[in-house]
Amino acid sequence: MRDQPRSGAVRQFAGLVGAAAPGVAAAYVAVTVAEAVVPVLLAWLTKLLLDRLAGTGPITAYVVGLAALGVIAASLPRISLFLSNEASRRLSAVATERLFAATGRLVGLRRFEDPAYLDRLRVARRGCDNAGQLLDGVLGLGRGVLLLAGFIGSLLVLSPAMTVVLVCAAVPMLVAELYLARRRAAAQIGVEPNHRREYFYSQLLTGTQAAKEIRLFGTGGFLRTLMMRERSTADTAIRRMERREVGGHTGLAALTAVVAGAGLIWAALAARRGELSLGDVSIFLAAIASTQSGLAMVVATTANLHAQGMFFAAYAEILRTPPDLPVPPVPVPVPSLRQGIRLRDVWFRYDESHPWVLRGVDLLLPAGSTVALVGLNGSGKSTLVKLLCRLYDPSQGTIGWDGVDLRDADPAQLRTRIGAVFQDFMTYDVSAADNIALGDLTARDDPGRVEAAAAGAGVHSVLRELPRGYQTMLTRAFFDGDDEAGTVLSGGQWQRVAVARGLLREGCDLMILDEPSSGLDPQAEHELHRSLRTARLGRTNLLISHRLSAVRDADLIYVLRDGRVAETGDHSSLLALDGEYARLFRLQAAGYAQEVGS
Ligand SMILES: Nc1ncnc2c1ncn2[C@@H]1O[C@H](COP(=O)(O)OP(=O)(O)OP(=O)(O)O)[C@@H](O)[C@H]1O
Repeated sequence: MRDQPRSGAVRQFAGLVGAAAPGVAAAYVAVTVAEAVVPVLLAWLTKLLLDRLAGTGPITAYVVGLAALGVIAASLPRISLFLSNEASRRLSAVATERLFAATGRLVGLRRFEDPAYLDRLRVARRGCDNAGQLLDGVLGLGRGVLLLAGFIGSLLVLSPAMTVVLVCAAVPMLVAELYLARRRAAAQIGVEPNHRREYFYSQLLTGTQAAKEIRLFGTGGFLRTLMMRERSTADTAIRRMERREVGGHTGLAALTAVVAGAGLIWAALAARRGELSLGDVSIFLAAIASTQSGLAMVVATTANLHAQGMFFAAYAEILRTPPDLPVPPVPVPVPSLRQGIRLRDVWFRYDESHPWVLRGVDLLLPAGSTVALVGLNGSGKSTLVKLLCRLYDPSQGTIGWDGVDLRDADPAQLRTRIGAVFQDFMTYDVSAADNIALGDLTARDDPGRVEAAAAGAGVHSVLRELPRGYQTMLTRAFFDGDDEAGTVLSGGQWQRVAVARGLLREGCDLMILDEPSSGLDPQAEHELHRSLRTARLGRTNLLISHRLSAVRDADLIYVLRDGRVAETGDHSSLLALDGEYARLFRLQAAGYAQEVGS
């Protein structure tokens, strides 16, 4: 079972190299082989030259050969570094693109609310950034093995016993380094949740959104302490791991020095006894130094490979993550809405550990009508909207769109039929025009449509008067020294921009308006609802609002209480029923009447 993800990651990596940098990787392999072979050739040529110098015969070929190899040896590291950097850039770019494409394929919201998935995603991003290091590791290992084979072969000719000692000394090194590398990678992955929380606090402390409250309530110091606590927890874990590494590495260095010293003494004594020539001693010294550095390289790259492999495995795992919502291989097309949307006995909770939010909701949104959903805070209105957009599937029960169960539909196709203004709408740091066009990208080349949507949301004159009109950036984040580069809108103006974004989908079958006017002044609210009433004609609308005066014109009003439909009817029948709706409506109306009467 454990081998399956590993082989999946290996296949994934091979595929990535093949797709992102086949030519560069091939050149990198060639240079790596040369880097392994050239030192062995240099050592043998040096030995042959020294032996010739001690005897007789021409030496020109050796000298020229040595000089040529010297030039090659000197230039290889630079070429290798360039190829490594280039491969790293290309691998990282393609891996990052694939990672974001994979997260984009998650059509629902569930995974993005799962902290374990978010931590895995952070590790996977590291896997993307370090994909080049993984290639360096694989090639470094290959180079080390080749170099070792060359020098161990040379050593074997001179001293089989010494060769055995050297190789045996490497085994504990390899085991210890692998153990340390596994601990290092596990420690780095283990502190990811701390880094995620530290990042969250740092964003709070430096972002504009929380700046007012932090200053007014004086919570900056408190949040800074929480941030630093996360940092300190992560640092402590990493320090503990590094301390263990220091001890391990010191022991390994001592073992290496002892083996090298013993080899040196043996070679000197053997030369004195005339058993080794000067050339033999030179290649022996080169072999012992290179074997040790080769072994160290193999050990270090294996260890590093192990750590990088763990990061890359997280990346491969994210790419293999199954869809969060099952999409049938042949989805049923979602038709243009003719009859209506029916919820039958819909139950929903966000997680097994959470309480039920919807407990058997039955309701109908007849095609072409305006349906309102009202209820106290937390009664499940926005949750119901998320189910209608198939951002989640109901835990039980069905949602039928003209009889098509949304579970059988492709969420992407379903969503082309829906326009929405969400309660927690987005404010994008882009131009005013793009802020609206993001509702339907085909409108980016059609300023007329963007302006018509803005007019419908009552924000056209505001945007037209901005320093650069619709091209003004709705942010100061990209300030480039030009005073007119960006601007900041008020809360209500932002809400109107969000409404315009929703209205851009004029051809949609279902328009969802979740508290579209909560931040608007009374006149703007009045105008918005008048304009929405005109736009609504012929379309199915779902309106959620706590201001009951805004929903009184709806054809049908559902009152949600404790996750169930408590009352249904139009405004007058609900008033006549004298239940929850009538109570809330009178409460709001009384507030206004008091003010008017006083
Ligand atoms: N992503 C989530 N994960 C877990 N629980 C959630 C999530 N979103 C909402 N809830 C819970 O579901 C319940 C219903 O929330 P929902 O936002 O649907 O209510 P609402 O009727 O729209 O409320 P409001 O009038 O305040 O906007 C609440 O108890 C809330 O805590």
